[in-house]
This record gives sequence, structure tokens and C-alpha cells, in this order.
Amino acid sequence: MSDYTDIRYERRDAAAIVTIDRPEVMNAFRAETVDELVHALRAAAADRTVAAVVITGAGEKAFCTGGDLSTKTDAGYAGPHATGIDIDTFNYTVRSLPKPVIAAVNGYAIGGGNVLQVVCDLTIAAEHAVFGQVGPRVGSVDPGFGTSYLARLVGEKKARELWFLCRRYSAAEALAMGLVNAVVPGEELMAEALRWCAEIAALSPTALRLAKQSFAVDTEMIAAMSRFAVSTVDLFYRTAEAEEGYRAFRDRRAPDFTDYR
Ligand SMILES: CC(C)(COP(=O)(O)OP(=O)(O)OC[C@H]1O[C@@H](n2cnc3c(N)ncnc32)[C@H](O)[C@@H]1OP(=O)(O)O)[C@@H](O)C(=O)NCCC(=O)NCCSC(=O)CCC(=O)c1ccccc1C(=O)O
Repeated sequence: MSDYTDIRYERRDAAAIVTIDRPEVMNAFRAETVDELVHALRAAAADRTVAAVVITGAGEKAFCTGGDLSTKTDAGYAGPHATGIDIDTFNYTVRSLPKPVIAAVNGYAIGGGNVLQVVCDLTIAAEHAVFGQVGPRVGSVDPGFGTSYLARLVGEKKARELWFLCRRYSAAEALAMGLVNAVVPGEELMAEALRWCAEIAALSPTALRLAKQSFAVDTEMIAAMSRFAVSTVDLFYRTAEAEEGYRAFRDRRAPDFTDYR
């Protein structure tokens, strides 16, 4: 599978650049997008000339805005996996990839799009990037990497604030709370990501692989929770409460959850 429809895969020196290419929906992912991301990441893992991977979004507005709500049905996202979208295999592939994966956040990183950058090893954000969780507004939740692992990055209080208030945060705020590693002007984002890849390319690949694996061992319980969450979230997606969330987004109105309190 290299005739991708939803992503682009490019090589630049020792870097592999994977771009989510769905700007018409702010780079939201559907089932095919995630399957293609997994395929591209596996190709980068197998290619000995690749030292590091950069994941970014097409255009200047959005990195990724999570699940594509236009593909969501009353039984969850349209697609072949438990919740429709195989986000669990994506998370596993990033974590098990024996090379650093860098998120280059070029705009909105919202919902599952923020979790996507959270799962990456490193994140560089453009100054205009915007971060946030929106699940409780659109009838979704991402337990595991979206909650506990997020709390490892930003602390328990801040992680709960992200989920319980569903606010948006600037790149400067994201840097201050430990959600990203660095912030650069938008026009310098890819050049900076490629500089980081070049630095990585000069280091011992085996030392990097072992370091990455050792980080992952420590959070395997969270990975297991995320896998379990795919089943539980699947059940939640089938409820009228979840349906109210995504329908409200589509209808461009505020959701009304009063019947479910
Ligand atoms: C990102 C916004 C805040 C930007 O707002 P604004 O600048 O006002 O632009 P808009 O006019 O809203 O958007 C422009 C255009 O893009 C479309 N769009 C944006 N986001 C999406 C989306 N996610 N899906 C579909 N379409 C989208 C929007 O409709 C507009 O199109 P027009 O044709 O021009 O009308 C704002 O757009 C926003 O809040 N977006 C929604 C973000 C959102 O709710 N995302 C889903 C969150 S839930 C989630 O991601 C869970 C998915 C997931 O991770 C998962 C999936 C499956 C199994 C497990 C999991 C798991 O959670 O682990």
C-alpha cells in the first residue's frame, strides 16, 4: 500500500515525513487515514536509512482534529475495527517504532489530534498551534493515552482541566505546561523538525532504541488501559448521549446532555 489517499510519505535525508493530508476536514482521521499512518510508520521502521520520523498535517490551519465526525454513525465511526478506527494499532506502532517520532504541530491539535501528538516521542509546535480535548463536548473520551499518559506530561490537575473544561490552549501555554518540547514560528516548523532529525541521525541508533523501549516499558499499563478503552468507548459510542454530542457538532449547535446527568 503506497498509493495513499489520506496521507503523504516523503523522505528528506535521514528523516521520513508523514503528512496527514485531509485539510478539508482539518486533517481529522477516518479509518483509512489511521491504517495508512500505520503502514507508513512500519515502512519507516523497516528502512535502515531513516533515523527519525516527523508526523505533521497538511496546510497551516490544523495538525489533526481527531476522529472525522462526518464519518461517525450511531454505532461509532464507520470502519472495520471495534470503534471503527484502529487507533490502538497506531499508538502501538508509534511506541514500538525503534526510532524517535516527532510531531510537528502546524495548527489545531484537538481531541484525538492532541492525543496523537501526546503519543509521539517529541513535539515541536508552531506559534499559532492550538491544543485541547473536546471529547465530553462531542460524546467521546480517550482513556489511557488521552488521560493518564497526558497527566504524566502536564500533571494530574492540568490533565483534568483539559478534559473537564474542554478549553483551548495556545502553543505558549502548551510549552509552559509540558505538553510540547519547543515552539517555533510557523514558517520554521519543518526546518526545525528536520534539524532535530539530523541531530538524532548522528547518535547511536541502538542506544536510542533501547532508551525508547525503556520509556515505553514504564507506561505499558497505560497502553493496556487504552486497549481496554477501545472496547468500552465502543459501547459508549452506541448510546444516545454520545450521539447527541457528535450530532450537535454536525448541526453547529451546543449539545444538550441534561437528560443524561
Ligand atoms: C478544530 C476546531 C476547533 C476549529 O474550529 P473553527 O476554526 O471554527 O473551524 P470549523 O469551521 O469548526 O472547521 C472547519 C471545517 O473543518 C471541519 N472539521 C473540523 N474538525 C472536524 C472533525 N474532527 N471531523 C470532521 N470535520 C471536521 C468542520 O466541520 C468544517 O467543515 P465545513 O465543511 O467548513 O463546515 C473545530 O473544527 C472543532 O472543534 N472540531 C471538532 C473536533 C472534534 O470534535 N474532534 C473529534 C474529537 S473525538 C476524537 O477525536 C476521538 C477519536 C479517537 O481518538 C478515537 C477514535 C476511535 C477509537 C478510539 C479513539 C480514541 O479516542 O482513542
